[in-house]
Amino acid sequence: MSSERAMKTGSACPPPPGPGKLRLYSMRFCPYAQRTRLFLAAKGIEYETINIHLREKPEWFLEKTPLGKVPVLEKDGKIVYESLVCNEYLDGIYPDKRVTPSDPLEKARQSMVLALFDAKVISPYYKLVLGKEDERPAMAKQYVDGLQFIENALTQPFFSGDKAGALDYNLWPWLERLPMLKSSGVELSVDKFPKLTAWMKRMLELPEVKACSFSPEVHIQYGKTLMSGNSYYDMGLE
Ligand SMILES: N[C@@H](CCC(=O)N[C@@H](CS)C(=O)NCC(=O)O)C(=O)O
Repeated sequence: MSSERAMKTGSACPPPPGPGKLRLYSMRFCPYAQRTRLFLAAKGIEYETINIHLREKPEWFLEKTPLGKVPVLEKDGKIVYESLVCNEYLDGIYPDKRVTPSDPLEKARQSMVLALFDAKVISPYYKLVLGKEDERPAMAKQYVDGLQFIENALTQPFFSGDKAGALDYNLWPWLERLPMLKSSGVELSVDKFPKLTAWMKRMLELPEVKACSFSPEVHIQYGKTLMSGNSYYDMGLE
């Protein structure tokens, strides 16, 4: 599926990107890295990608980031990590087509929705996908309750307003992954959330989302792999 293998322990450190060039350290299926890829696509920024094998991280990668997580950006000898930090940084250094709000109150609102999403949706999502089978129904309930908060926060066509922006891109990856939950044996869908359903349709029409998304089938295959405790690196999904 991938033309380039992810770089792993023992692989030589790639030379730095040339002056002014941007590099993203990523993992193809990482939703956090997808946040950054969505920003990059929406803003039309050119960049190169190096995928990291997250189970066998290269030593040089850990020297770049003490957290050892993707996404990481590298440009002109500078390193930036953490998806939300990366995204703000991108809007700062490439001010064209700004997607993060400059109004302090709107910025605060978006950060609060993201904090809510983190606690109420992302957290049960991982417990559902990676947790024990007998805990899945309880996690699914928490997850659906969390989606209700997000449905309530959607008062405009997009979370960011009339057009898609930072908040939409930062939420999107976990909603795109809803089909994965089918493999958990828990029936979950956004159908009971009409505003979220309409938003997802709108998002799927955006070129930046099309450019950075996987099909439901791929997510289901990936989800099955995760839930069976296997490594996607062994499954050719790398
Ligand atoms: N808070 C981080 C989370 C990033 C994250 O958890 N990335 C995962 C891949 S989806 C990772 O790199 N995991 C490697 C590890 O935890 O060792 C962010 O927003 O960037």
